[in-house]
Amino acid sequence: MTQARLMDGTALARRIVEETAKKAADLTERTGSAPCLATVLVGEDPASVTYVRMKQNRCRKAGIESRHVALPAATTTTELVGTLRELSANPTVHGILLQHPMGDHIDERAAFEAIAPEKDVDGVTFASFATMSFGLPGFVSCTPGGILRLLDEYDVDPAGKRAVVVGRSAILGKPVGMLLLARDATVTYCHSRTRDLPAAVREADIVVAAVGRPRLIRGQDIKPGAVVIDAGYNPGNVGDVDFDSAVERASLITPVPGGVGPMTIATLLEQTVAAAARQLGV
Ligand SMILES: Nc1nc2c(c(=O)[nH]1)N[C@@H](CN(C=O)c1ccc(C(=O)N[C@@H](CCC(=O)O)C(=O)O)cc1)CN2
Repeated sequence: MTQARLMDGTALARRIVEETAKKAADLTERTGSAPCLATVLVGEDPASVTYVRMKQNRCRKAGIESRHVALPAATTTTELVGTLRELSANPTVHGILLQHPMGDHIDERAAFEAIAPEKDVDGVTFASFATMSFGLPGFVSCTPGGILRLLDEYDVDPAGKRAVVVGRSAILGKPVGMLLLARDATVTYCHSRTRDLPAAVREADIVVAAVGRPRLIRGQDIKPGAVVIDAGYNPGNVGDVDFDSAVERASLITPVPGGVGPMTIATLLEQTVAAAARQLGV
């Protein structure tokens, strides 16, 4: 049995960021304003601090200004909503990123909905979910959008394929399933109440693992020749797929690190520049 080909998210993300940097420079020259992303972080969860820092660094390299708002862990929903509304009303901010998770005491939906749809470059509002679900132009959730770009890059057409999405989170599982459905895949969502997960996975031509459980999906349950997308972020850079066994069965597989992760940030930057261009009238 031959081993799966790796889907190189690092290389594709680098190309997207290079293109985005050119667009950002052009926009800055034409308008005198650089695209600006506001990042908002509630609390100091170490992983979230790292991800936000990665986003800021990549923004800087791409010529995108980033403005950071660090809020204490005890911030209330009302306070957070107030901050997001202020950023939404600020004409010098073109995109808003509210880092997830933000603490159990926060009404996450209320917070996401406080982001103006035209600044929702992370694709987390109901408005973005609706356009995404109908396959219409608009902002996509960054990881799901990045996954679809990877599939396109490797000539995987979801149409007619059986796609199994493991996980149903608002920023990952649900939207990636809707994007695949909009591209004519037959989509099954699996989650904590799914009775026989291995049986569902065995049916899949495309598996998207997005549940946050280290090595949950095992090679023995992968249909030979399937495309395996590992969107799991677990401590120690471990994915949701048992890579060593899955690589023996799949035709294409994303590594962790170097697969879906870099695509998340590339999509965020690309959408920030697109949002700025629209707001600056270019
Ligand atoms: N508001 C959001 N919150 C979260 C999102 C999101 O898209 N929007 N996604 C995840 C985490 N995340 C970004 O926030 C993220 C995770 C991992 C990576 C990444 O590039 N990982 C690298 C490895 C990094 C390392 O070496 O430490 C990789 O996979 O190659 C980017 C973004 C949760 N929250």
